[in-house]
Amino acid sequence: MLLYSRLKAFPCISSLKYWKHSLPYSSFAPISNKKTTLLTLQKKYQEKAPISMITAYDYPTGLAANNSTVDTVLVGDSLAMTCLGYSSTHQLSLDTMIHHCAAVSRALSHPFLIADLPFGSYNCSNSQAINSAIAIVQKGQAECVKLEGGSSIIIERINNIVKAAGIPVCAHIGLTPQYSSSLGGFKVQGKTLKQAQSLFDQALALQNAGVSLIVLEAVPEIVGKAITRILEIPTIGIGAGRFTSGQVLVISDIVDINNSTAAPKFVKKYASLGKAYSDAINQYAQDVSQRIYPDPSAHNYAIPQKNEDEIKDYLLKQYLIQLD
Ligand SMILES: Nc1nc(=O)c2c([nH]1)NC[C@@H]1CN(c3ccc(C(=O)N[C@@H](CCC(=O)O)C(=O)O)cc3)CN21
Ligand SMILES: CC(C)C(=O)C(=O)O
Ligand SMILES: [Mg+2]
Repeated sequence: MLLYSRLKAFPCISSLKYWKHSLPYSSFAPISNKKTTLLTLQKKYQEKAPISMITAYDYPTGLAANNSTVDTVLVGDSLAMTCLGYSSTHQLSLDTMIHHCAAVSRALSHPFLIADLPFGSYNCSNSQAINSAIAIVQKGQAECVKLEGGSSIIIERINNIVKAAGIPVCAHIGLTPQYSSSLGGFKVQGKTLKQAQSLFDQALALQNAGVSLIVLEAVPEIVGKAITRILEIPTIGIGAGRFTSGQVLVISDIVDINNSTAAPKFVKKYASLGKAYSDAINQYAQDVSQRIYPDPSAHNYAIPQKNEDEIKDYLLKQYLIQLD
């Protein structure tokens, strides 16, 4: 606060960032100076205020999220599909996740940062899970890691991460894309009593294992509502109805950056960036082909007439080239 008021008193340096680090290539000012922590999220949950979460995969998207009031940012392994063009989340490596997470983290000052542990980075052993979680926190600057599943083996992995490394964990049940082969695709989960019961059991076991949050993906509203009632930790829904403690969506879907033809049913589209993006590239390409860009009055480096004359003289003498 003191630093901020001092900067305001000196307009010449007021363009300096007054928060934890300066942001190259950005004039976005942070919308909030208050860092969102796990405690902030728990407080929101207790006050029954909805928690908002959005995915981000790169620095520009991190900046946009940081310039919003969103509570938490998830570097989801959906980045494999939405950002890297793979056909599933299975192809994403831990190193690639860390690379993207670190880029997002450099843009954030206030949202709470969660990262997915990719497929294969926690399945083999407890020590692999701990090592992967530590690497994402250490090199990717994540504050919390998310693991898919609620089986006894996954519970054991989560227990290890929470207890051995003290890293907060977000669970993820329902439609878990990393298990899509055994689920038979990206299918809605928990439609029968038996399936719903299994989700209730998993949710409770995950809470007992010490997870801080739980993502519920693609389940009927009644199941999202029930799990939220049963648990004493926040639930974050994606296609889980209105009654979860918060909501998460994939950034690429809400801004439609990929001009998607088939988005999941739960997606709400807030912008058409894919179209805006290709329109901009098209206009530029046309400007180039019609010699409209560059415009000499705006895009050129001017030099004194004397220097220009000297260069012209030299060209004429040395190369017999006459410019205009
Ligand atoms: N762009 C994108 N958005 C996502 O939300 C997302 C990804 N990618 N990739 C990883 C997972 C996969 N997700 C998906 C993908 C498809 C459906 C889907 O089409 N569901 C059908 C119902 C299918 C059924 O149960 O028969 C739907 O109509 O919503 C749902 C979630 C969510 N995640
Ligand atoms: C959709 C969210 C929950 C996710 O896991 C992802 O984006 O990878
Ligand atoms: Mg994911």
